[in-house]
Amino acid sequence: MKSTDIDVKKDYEAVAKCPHSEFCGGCSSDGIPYSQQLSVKQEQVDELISLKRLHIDNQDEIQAAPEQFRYRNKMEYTFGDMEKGGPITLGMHVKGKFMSIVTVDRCRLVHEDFNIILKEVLDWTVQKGYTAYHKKSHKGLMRHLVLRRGIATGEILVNIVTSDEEGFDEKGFLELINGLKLENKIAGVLRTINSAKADAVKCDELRMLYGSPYYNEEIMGLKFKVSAFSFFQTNVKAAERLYKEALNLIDNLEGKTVFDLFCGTGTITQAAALKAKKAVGVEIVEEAVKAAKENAMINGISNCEFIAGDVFEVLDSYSHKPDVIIVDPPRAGISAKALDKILSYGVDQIVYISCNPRTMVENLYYLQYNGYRIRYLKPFDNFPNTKHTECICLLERNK
Ligand SMILES: C[S@@+](CC[C@H](N)C(=O)[O-])C[C@H]1O[C@@H](n2cnc3c(N)ncnc32)[C@H](O)[C@@H]1O
Repeated sequence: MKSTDIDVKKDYEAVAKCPHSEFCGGCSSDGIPYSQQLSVKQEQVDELISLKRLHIDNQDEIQAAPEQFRYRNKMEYTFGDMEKGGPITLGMHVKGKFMSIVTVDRCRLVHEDFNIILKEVLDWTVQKGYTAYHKKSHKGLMRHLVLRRGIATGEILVNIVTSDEEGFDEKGFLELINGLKLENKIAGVLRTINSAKADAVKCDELRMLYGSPYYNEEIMGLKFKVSAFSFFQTNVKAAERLYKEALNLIDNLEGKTVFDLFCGTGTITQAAALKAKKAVGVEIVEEAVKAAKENAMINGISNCEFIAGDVFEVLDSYSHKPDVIIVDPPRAGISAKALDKILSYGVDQIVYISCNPRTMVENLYYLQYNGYRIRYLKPFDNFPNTKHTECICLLERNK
């Protein structure tokens, strides 16, 4: 579907404001008709391209997301309060306020089951008289509620994160979750004990209260076991479409060695390995590499290799050469020394996947200056109602 295909119902829904929009900063385009959100994102990409004077042979219009709402498969809610000493809340940070948390039990980006679980867990917390962990005093029991959902399987993983203070009723929490009337099924209930001071979900001890430590997911025809802390695409349907289109940009993978740089849990690496002679994924987060290896085994894919480490350092010491390179860097883009390393291979085709058009145009400029032609570019709106835009791009070496 192209931006011009947006249906009227979607536009109408977008104009109705989210009940949390006054405080929650999650949806920066809340209330703006979807067709307009797409136009703005398209214009932003066009402007960045023109500022850098990039020459692009073919450009497609922005791809609308498969779903405008209810697409997020993961939420990390925080316990806190709106005002100092006020009633306990569970949800997201209030726009521009580091210490305040707004309860978001009617969020439209998540499945309704997430809203039900959030609300019930908060009510239960109040009944129990538990306190929220306080970022400054480092006192209090309840820290986060992390919910994850398999879109293909409808499995939910519930992870309650507490401090190491005593008194948490694990049995009561499990009874609460198992007693909920949900559309999806609970795959596992976990308790993470985190005594670290930083305001992030860290794990000192992981306690299995029920079921499995992971949920099952399917993407690109591949199976994935996603555990409590491993990275996974937050909008699976949109990511799947983007990855398929990105892989289709490559002429022919047969008999070729592909490098998938910044590979995360290796979705693209495995999909490429199905067609190529060999696929090599490089990723800095060791747990993601571990998950990628396990998932490749589950899928019976043996012609892929995953290497943990910084892209530049890994490539600098790795003797094999690629025929094709795929990059999907973080928002900061690719460093100059890693780009030089990529250029040194002189491959015919590079596919660039970006979650930040601003750094993408900088990297494309450098690649263009150093002998590559930008053959194709297409933006994707994988995160409707937010400010994020993704892009795919094909570069070919000048002959
Ligand atoms: C946009 S994500 C890519 C997701 C991936 N395509 C997938 O399917 O899971 C970017 C990834 O780059 C990794 N990363 C960031 N800096 C890196 C570096 N210097 N070297 C290697 N990987 C890095 C991040 O940990 C993250 O997993």
